[in-house]
Amino acid sequence: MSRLILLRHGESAWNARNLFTGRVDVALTPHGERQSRDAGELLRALGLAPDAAHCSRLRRAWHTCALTMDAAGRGAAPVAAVRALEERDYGSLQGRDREAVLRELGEAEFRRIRRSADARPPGGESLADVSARLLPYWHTRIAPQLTAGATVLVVGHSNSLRALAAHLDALSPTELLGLELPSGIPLLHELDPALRPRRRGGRYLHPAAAPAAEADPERPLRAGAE
Ligand SMILES: O=C(O)[C@@H](CO)OP(=O)(O)O
Repeated sequence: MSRLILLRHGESAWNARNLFTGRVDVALTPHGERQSRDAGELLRALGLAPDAAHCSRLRRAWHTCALTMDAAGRGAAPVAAVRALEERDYGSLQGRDREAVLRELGEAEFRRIRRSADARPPGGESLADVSARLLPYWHTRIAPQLTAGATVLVVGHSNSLRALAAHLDALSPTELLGLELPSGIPLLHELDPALRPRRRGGRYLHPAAAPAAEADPERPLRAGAE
């Protein structure tokens, strides 16, 4: 059985200010750094120290990845920082205050722009665009390591990881709309030899979130909205 751990970067400076971020290269907050170390310590404690890691080239992701791998005792393991895992380009929304955009667009359109597969803000990417650049990397670089039995950590962003989770779990459009990935909490997928998840949605590895996820089978797909 292979183990894939998805980890959205820890809290960034713009998460803390509730701004659309996309490809803007902002740093982690001290809280985000702590979340990253905690994630690594948890992985080590659970016997899930990764053999290899892949992360986005944006600093909030590679910094999370480095802190997590160090804390997991795997500071010397191979790490690939790649464009394929970078956050969705949010185009004209980057740098804008979410509350202001919500007021402008109304709830339904705000949700569609953020969470549907095909909405594309001017100058930006849709989630389908993100999948198109991410999945070839998944198939050629990540999947073979998993097939060989490695425990692999993937550190990305709200939307690059939503694209990957949508592929892994074959999410319906409605499930995709509802999928929110929390910052800094590892999400474990145990995969069969064909790399299909043994449990749809995976399982959050967080001392607080895990019991809730166990109690409600739907919860792993939705846990931890920002
Ligand atoms: O601003 C962004 O880049 C992302 C993640 O913070 O936003 P959202 O959650 O709306 O996809």
